[in-house]
Amino acid sequence: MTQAVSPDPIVLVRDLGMVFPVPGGQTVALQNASLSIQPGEFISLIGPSGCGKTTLLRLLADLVQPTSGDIRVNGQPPSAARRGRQYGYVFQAPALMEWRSVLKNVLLPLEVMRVPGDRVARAREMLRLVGLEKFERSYPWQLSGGMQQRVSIARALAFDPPLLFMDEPFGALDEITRERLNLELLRLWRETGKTIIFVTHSIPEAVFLSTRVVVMTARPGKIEGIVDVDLPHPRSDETRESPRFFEIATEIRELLKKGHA
Ligand SMILES: Nc1ncnc2c1ncn2[C@@H]1O[C@H](COP(=O)(O)OP(=O)(O)OP(=O)(O)O)[C@@H](O)[C@H]1O
Repeated sequence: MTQAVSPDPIVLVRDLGMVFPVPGGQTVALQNASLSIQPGEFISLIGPSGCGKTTLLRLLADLVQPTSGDIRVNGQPPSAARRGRQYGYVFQAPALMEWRSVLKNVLLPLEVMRVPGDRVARAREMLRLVGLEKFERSYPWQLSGGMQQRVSIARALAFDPPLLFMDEPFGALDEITRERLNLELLRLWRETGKTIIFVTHSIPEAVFLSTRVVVMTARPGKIEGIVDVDLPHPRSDETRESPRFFEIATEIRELLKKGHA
């Protein structure tokens, strides 16, 4: 009998620690965090404000350097993964260039890096992935908040990286828009096979989107537990009504409460 061999993790975090010096002392933003993520997973990071979710994402993205521990992103140190454009990063606010059209916003990173080939075709393909192909000539101020965030997702995908880091991308949107974008993001994830690491404060959002949910606790920031989400795909509005959805949400809530205690 052949044994299933799991592929190499696309993200590996071992005993990660992050201490920030602050006036009169220090903040332990992360302590002993270990995590292994397989290619194609959708991982959500959830936890109270200040538990180190953004810090963990920034460490993976090489935007800050850890105090201790080890990180591998697609088999490389984060600095090499950043240089090799192994990930796209979507911030809380879309941060688009107001004077550039939607297409030109998505084109910008490709132009800056002088990516060879048909850059316009590539940018258009990314806009198609986020359902905005008809809006390429619009300007950011002509779009709703949800559409602007979709443009920023298309921009993050411009290099076609295997990984997408998303820091509360839908946090500022109303509930209905957020649920619609959740559905679209899942479609994109299934269509592209990307690995997504997604920060959120919302338990329903984490359950709906993820293959696994990493529950974090504050002061010092730690991983309290990891919850498997075994809900079938494709997920739909009915998924949110299923008994299993509520069971998983309860499991996450209990872990969050335990971390607060
Ligand atoms: N550059 C920095 N200098 C000093 N302290 C920092 C810095 N960045 C983060 N911190 C501290 O580290 C801790 C974790 O911050 P982080 O932003 O990662 O939390 P978070 O879980 O993403 O919070 P939120 O949900 O509010 O966005 C906080 O106490 C924060 O004040």
